[in-house]
Amino acid sequence: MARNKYDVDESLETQFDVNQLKRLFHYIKPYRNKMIFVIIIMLTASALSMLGPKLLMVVMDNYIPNENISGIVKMSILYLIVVLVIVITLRIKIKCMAQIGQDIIHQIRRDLFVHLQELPFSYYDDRPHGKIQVRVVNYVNNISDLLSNGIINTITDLFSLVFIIIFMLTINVKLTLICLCGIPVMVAFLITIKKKQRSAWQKLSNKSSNLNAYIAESMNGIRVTQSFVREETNSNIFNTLSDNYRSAWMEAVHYNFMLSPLVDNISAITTSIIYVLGISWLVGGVNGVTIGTLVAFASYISRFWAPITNMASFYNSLLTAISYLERIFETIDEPVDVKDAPDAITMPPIYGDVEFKNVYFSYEKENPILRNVSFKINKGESYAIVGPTGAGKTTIINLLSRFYNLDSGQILIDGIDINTVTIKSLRSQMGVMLQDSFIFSGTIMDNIRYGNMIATDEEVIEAAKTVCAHDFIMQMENGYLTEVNERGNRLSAGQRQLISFARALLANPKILILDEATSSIDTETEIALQEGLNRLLKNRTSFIIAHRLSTIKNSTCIMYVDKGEIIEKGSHDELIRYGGEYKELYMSQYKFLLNN
Ligand SMILES: Nc1ncnc2c1ncn2[C@@H]1O[C@H](COP(=O)(O)OP(=O)(O)OP(=O)(O)O)[C@@H](O)[C@H]1O
Repeated sequence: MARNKYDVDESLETQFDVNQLKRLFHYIKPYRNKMIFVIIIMLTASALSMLGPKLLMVVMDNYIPNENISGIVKMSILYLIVVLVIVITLRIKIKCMAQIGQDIIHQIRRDLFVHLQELPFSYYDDRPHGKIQVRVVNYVNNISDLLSNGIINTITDLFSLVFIIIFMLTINVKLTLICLCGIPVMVAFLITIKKKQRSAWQKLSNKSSNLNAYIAESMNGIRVTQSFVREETNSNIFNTLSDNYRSAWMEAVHYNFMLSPLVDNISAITTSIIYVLGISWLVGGVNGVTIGTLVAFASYISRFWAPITNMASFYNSLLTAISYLERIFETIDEPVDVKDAPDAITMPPIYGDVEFKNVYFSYEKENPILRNVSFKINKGESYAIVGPTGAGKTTIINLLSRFYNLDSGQILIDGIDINTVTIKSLRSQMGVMLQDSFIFSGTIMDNIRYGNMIATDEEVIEAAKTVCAHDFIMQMENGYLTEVNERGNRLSAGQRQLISFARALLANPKILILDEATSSIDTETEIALQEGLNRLLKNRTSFIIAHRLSTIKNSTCIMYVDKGEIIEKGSHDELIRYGGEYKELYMSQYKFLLNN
């Protein structure tokens, strides 16, 4: 999919087809026994409720004319018992279905989240995170009503309708046939509006997704927004998106709102015809119509349309749910491009030799980023990657952890192509510190331990000491147990870097990758940190990306990358002697430091 943003509707890559409804039944299947139980008790209740008008008919035609008081009392008690049973079954049904609906939703949401965790970086590069979030939270919520009540209600409504028709037939066949004439009209109407209704709901799901994406983006960028006094502009953008959502909503529900008046009209017309005919038959004494028949029939007519209306509104909810389901299943079906080969082996314990062989790579097919990158690094060596902004430094190390697939070429670790090993066994032996020092909500201890979930408190503290983070952590109100929020907003940029540095070290990696690990750290701390780091880097292969060249001077080898190609390669002294791009960069930083 092309890159998407908050004001661009997402195109649906695979249209919903009825087979996907079967997938929904896969989630429902484990609950089928419970559902059958609910259906049975609901049907019993529905059948019992049909007795009411019949009892009334007997009372009116037999007991009242004969002044049979004890018969009337018996019928009243019977009716009371019927009502009681109906109330109890309804309660059981509500409880069971709420439980089943929530269980199914939990399962779908879990599958979605598990899959999202596996999707490669490229998936997240292409769309706003708010649009992903809305699928996991809102769209799944939106199908909850369909699952918790819709299916069961429809089945019981269907049976109720059959019961009603049977009871009506037992009273008067001709009147029943008149009543049934309204159904084809309604079905024809539903079929006519189906296409428009479906596209209206799809449009609505897009608008809700756009709105959500913008809200998420605005919250993430609130500091920049307020710094640049963009609140009003942002509010205007929000208003437009919210307006689009409102219009889409009105359009979508417009079709739903047409249904109820239509049913009312059909019901009113057929009922009037039945009354006119029924009364004339009663007066003329034809077709066996009595007062009791008419009263009982009138009662059944009023019940006849209720299940039909319910089923029509279930059909509406189904169309709504389909527009959300197709998005949910689209996400679950999103291919995991970066995945283990079918015959992938477990990466043996890494020794530390790394080789890039003629690597070509692009994020987007038409825009090549790395061109013919080749280099070899031996165990324990430290390789620095330097070069201008956007040159491709981070891209190189992203490929080493297999966050993306190569266009061509090979990356070998200890002579093994990283495509042939499982991703888990590969990444678990690497310590990666990315440019974005992300902090999760929780304690500082939790955040460092993210690098190695089985590390002891002592090991966490040791890692923090190595990167000179211990002192500032101890100055916080609860030391290592101080709570930080998502993104670590209460920490300085340098403190966040030190925590993620400690996190990378705690993994005790065979290969350590540091992307701008110390860019926000003061020089004094950096010098202190360098000592600990030198000890730590011994016998470990490491890749260090840095703009501040003082931090990488001692690396075994320095690669100068520009426009996705390695331009120069050698030790600091060699590159200075060579007098190329690296020397120029080094001298410009040196002069800058002297002049300041
Ligand atoms: N996810 C992405 N999708 C598309 N293009 C990308 C993506 N990430 C980076 N790029 C592009 O790839 C090129 C190399 O980016 P990279 O992040 O590797 O540069 P860098 O040398 O690490 O830069 P810096 O020093 O600024 O961190 C840049 O032109 C960038 O625009």
